[in-house]
Amino acid sequence: MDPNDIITLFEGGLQAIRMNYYPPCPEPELSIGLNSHSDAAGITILLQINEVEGLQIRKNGAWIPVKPLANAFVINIGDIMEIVSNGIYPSIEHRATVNSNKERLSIATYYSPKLDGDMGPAPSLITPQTPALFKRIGVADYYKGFFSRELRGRAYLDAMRVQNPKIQSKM
Ligand SMILES: O=C(O)CCC(=O)C(=O)O
Ligand SMILES: [Fe+2]
Repeated sequence: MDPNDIITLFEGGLQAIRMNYYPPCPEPELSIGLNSHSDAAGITILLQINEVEGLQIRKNGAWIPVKPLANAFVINIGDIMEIVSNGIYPSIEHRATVNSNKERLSIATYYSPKLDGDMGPAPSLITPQTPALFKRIGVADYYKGFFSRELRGRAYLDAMRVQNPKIQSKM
């Protein structure tokens, strides 16, 4: 990838922070802390603050716990990274469960392109053999769409896909 594609996109970009508080739940199997989703941003840096288990990633269809490590960050690849890398770096589906007797806290910071630009697969990655797999869209419109839907797996990323990418074979 031409590094300028990333610089152009993320220069002057946006950093958001979210703090999550999951109270204890007497019947954790009937409840979910945070529904399954992939993060909309480019990358996420996450801290599981009080080292209580709850974060899970989906791998080959199974939910795998991500055990909190003291003073360690979790890095998530988000949907924008999947789009910009034209599918080379897939975003990770994850969710957070709750515990019956322990509260849980996490803090996530998301790195995004600037809101007044647009984003799509990096032009330097698009060739006749590797056509764009995702649409180009204004970043503000992308987030408006994301926040107007419920969190549900990678459904929003799927909505960004080009329906029939045209692969041209080499002569
Ligand atoms: O609480 C967690 O460990 C996950 C939080 C999360 O996925 C998010 O805030 O996007
Ligand atoms: Fe997340």
